Amino acid sequence: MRVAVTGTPGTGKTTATALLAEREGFDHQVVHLNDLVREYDLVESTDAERDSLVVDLDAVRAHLATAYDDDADLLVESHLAHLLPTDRVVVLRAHPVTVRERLVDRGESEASATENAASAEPPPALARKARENAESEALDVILSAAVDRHGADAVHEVDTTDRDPTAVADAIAAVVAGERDPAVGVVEFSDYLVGEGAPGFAPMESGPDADGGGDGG
Ligand SMILES: Nc1ncnc2c1ncn2[C@@H]1O[C@H](COP(=O)(O)OP(=O)(O)OP(=O)(O)O)[C@@H](O)[C@H]1O
Repeated sequence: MRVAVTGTPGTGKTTATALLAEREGFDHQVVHLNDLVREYDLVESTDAERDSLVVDLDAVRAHLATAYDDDADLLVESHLAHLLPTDRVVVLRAHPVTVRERLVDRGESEASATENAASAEPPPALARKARENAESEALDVILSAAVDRHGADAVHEVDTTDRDPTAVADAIAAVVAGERDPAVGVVEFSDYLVGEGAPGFAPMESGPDADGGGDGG
């Protein structure tokens, strides 16, 4: 059986599925799509502005079809995993404020591991990426796409906001084992889009109302 673990960057897909890959008794092979794309150069182009790769999904589908049997037990992890053939979809969610914080923290710790010490402010590209992903999470973009493509009966939403990675891994394992019912609409993050409703919300890029949020005043 194939299971997709998808979700906005920062919801914790890589972290939770890496725990499952090491878990004794978990017999699905974990495929981190980012690694596969880099290893086999399954890339369409480069998005210089966002410093990211545009994945060639047809090449990914073709690679998976030749590398694995149709009935192989696979757990494919990526924010694009719901766009691939799959039997079940786990959509990891996190409050948009949490998504922003996790992405900024991750980016800063990666930068400080390779370059200079992190400054007080996140670099603009990182701040922008974090903000865009938080907005996408607030708008349920990936959840909606997963439900459109696979139907609500195949989709299992898991809120990671207050769950540690082990508990998230447990929830994914329960979906794989058929021990968790499909669930869609279990979280509601639209408060983030109302501006002042977002706890800890503060624009990270210069310029007021950069997001079009609020009337000011
Ligand atoms: N359940 C969790 N609770 C708290 N922090 C977490 C949790 N899961 C992941 N994190 C932290 O959040 C950051 C983002 O996690 P991770 O890289 O796993 O997200 P992702 O969804 O795989 O992102 P991407 O799509 O960019 O690969 C990391 O710094 C990680 O340590």
